[in-house]
Amino acid sequence: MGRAKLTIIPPGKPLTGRAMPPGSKSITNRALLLAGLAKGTSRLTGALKSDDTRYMAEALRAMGVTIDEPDDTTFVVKGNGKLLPPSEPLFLGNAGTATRFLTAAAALVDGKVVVDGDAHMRKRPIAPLVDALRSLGIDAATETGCPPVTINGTGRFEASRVQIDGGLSSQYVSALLMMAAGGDRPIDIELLGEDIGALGYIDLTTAAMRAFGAKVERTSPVTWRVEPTGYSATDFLIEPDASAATYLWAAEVLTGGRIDLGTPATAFSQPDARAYETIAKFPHLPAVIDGSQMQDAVPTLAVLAAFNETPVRFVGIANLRVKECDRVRALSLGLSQIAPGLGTEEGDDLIVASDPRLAGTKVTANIDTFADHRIAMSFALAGLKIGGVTILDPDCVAKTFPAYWQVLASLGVKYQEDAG
Ligand SMILES: O=C(O)C1=C[C@@H](OP(=O)(O)O)[C@@H](O)[C@H](O)C1
Ligand SMILES: C=C(OP(=O)(O)O)C(=O)O
Repeated sequence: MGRAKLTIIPPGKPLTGRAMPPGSKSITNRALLLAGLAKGTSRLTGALKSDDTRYMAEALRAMGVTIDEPDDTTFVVKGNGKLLPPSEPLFLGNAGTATRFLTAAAALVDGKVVVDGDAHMRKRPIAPLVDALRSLGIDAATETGCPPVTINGTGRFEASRVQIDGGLSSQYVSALLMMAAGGDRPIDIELLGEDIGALGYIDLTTAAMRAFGAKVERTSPVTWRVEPTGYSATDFLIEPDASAATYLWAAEVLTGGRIDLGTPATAFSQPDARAYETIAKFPHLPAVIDGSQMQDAVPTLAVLAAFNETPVRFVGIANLRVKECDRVRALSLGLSQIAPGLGTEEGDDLIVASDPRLAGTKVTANIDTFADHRIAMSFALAGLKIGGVTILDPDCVAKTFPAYWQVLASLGVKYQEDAG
């Protein structure tokens, strides 16, 4: 059981020091899967160890992959070149990457796989991915359009082209891409619809696939061809998590401090790294911020925007409503706890009223995190400037950044803990 709440005591001074974000969740879960599909031993270093990556590793172990963990940031993965049917449903908590990636990878298993998650995951849509698998002739079914999903795979496909709408989640596209290299023929994967959340995540996927020996080519702006090469075991270095970095970048500008992350913003290949440029403009953030290509950074930017000189409207964030929680709602509710009207919704846009005079005040704000790590981590930033910001269920940060509270503490942040 985690703690009930944590109140942040504003440090009243610039945050200065060295603080490294953990390994990238997105890259760790891609690498774990690809190493698990390969034959041979892969050493993944710089990896994230958190709820999301533990769920992925446990699921792979349940499918016959041997995974050793010699230290806090390394996985040594021994794959057989084939995943075996697990004896029980795969329980993946609220890990979107693990759930989506394994739903598609299950098509490569000879036998039945049930992919399931917690109550939150059971509300996150997966029907577009299940429909795409069915169009390849794979026996896959969901009763609710969300997990659980039952897949009876054979490793063989009946078509060589699949269409997928990535509007709700780019993870569907990544899932199909990674699965396709393990199939029995070249597959063309075509995007349907206009929007895709963060195309950068697709680039992350194809880069990881190539590192594990796959042949994947972008044949048009909306089509990828994947050859049936399978994967080769390899040693793979995982970069730090760019979404986790956004909290440290924001803490730096909010407090006027200097935090050395050990990695320059330009060195990240993940989409959220582009948030750095925006954060660096604080307290003169743009009037409109398009969050579509840096979605997981939006909670960070929205809380930062509360202290901006002028109001900020966030657009392109409709699919934040189907993340760990409805993040547009959670942000407007949390901001309004700090000051009535500070955050409002207009359709799927979030408008942050902004008031630099909030800094130095004291409020009574109990922030409902809805068990969402990013809501907890972003509202902690408000607590650096305002007294009385209390984060409910603070240990939900374990999803992607288990050491978050200790990392802030190492920079001089203090808390008032209360189990009640
Ligand atoms: O592919 C990935 O690693 C991710 C893609 C994004 O999700 P969607 O594609 O569901 O928008 C992002 O929000 C998530 O944290 C990680
Ligand atoms: C949306 C997120 O996670 P996922 O979809 O991987 O559960 C996130 O980490 O912000």
